Amino acid sequence: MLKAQGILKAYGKLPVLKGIDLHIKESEVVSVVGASGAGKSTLLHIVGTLDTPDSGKIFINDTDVFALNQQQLAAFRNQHIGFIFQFHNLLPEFTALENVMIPGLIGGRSSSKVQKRALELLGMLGLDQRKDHKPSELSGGEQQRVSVARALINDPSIVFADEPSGNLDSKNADELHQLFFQLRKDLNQTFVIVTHNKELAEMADRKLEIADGVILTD
Ligand SMILES: Nc1ncnc2c1ncn2[C@@H]1O[C@H](COP(=O)(O)OP(=O)(O)OP(=O)(O)O)[C@@H](O)[C@H]1O
Repeated sequence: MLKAQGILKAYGKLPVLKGIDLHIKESEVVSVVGASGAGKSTLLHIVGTLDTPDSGKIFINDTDVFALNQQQLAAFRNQHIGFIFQFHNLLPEFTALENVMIPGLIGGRSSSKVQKRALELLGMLGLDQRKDHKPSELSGGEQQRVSVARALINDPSIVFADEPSGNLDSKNADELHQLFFQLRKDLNQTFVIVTHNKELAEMADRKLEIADGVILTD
């Protein structure tokens, strides 16, 4: 599913990633842990193609992603990669349903197909009754579940989550964590999740510990 080879990244003179090699299989749930500043978000952004490494390669489904031009990469990201962030980043003027549909419409699928899938996903995430609400009318847990549905709208190969429960209370965090495993079971979904939450880190199939720019334990 995902292969990273020899990833190096520095910000100015500060080396942040010092040679990361990583393989992730389909339907794995992988947690990424490490001290603040260890480079977890940097790694997630690079394997998620939001940022580029100084050297090294990333293959997602055998596509050498950094060999694509900007336009091809944007299309690839839209089709194959989902993102969930700590702050949901939903668009405030749009309803839950519209927010979930947007990446599908950008990908050029017909609006009726995108809407059908968005409604299915909102149903799976227990949000049937919330589809016409705007983000400000939803609880924090509901907002984050809408962002999960949005990440899944194009049936991505892999979903990257950066501190997805960092902004939730423990009850909502636990529910969100259960949801990741439910989605893996129901959809075979692959997740790579940066987290400071110990329970989630331990529940994952694999826990990667990043320290000093390398994978210390896997
Ligand atoms: N755009 C940037 N420009 C300069 N330095 C950066 C940039 N992004 C991150 N850094 C630095 O790179 C290092 C790694 O940051 P990163 O955000 O990847 O850490 P992290 O492990 O995700 O930390 P946290 O758990 O606090 O989110 C830190 O020293 C950070 O200050």
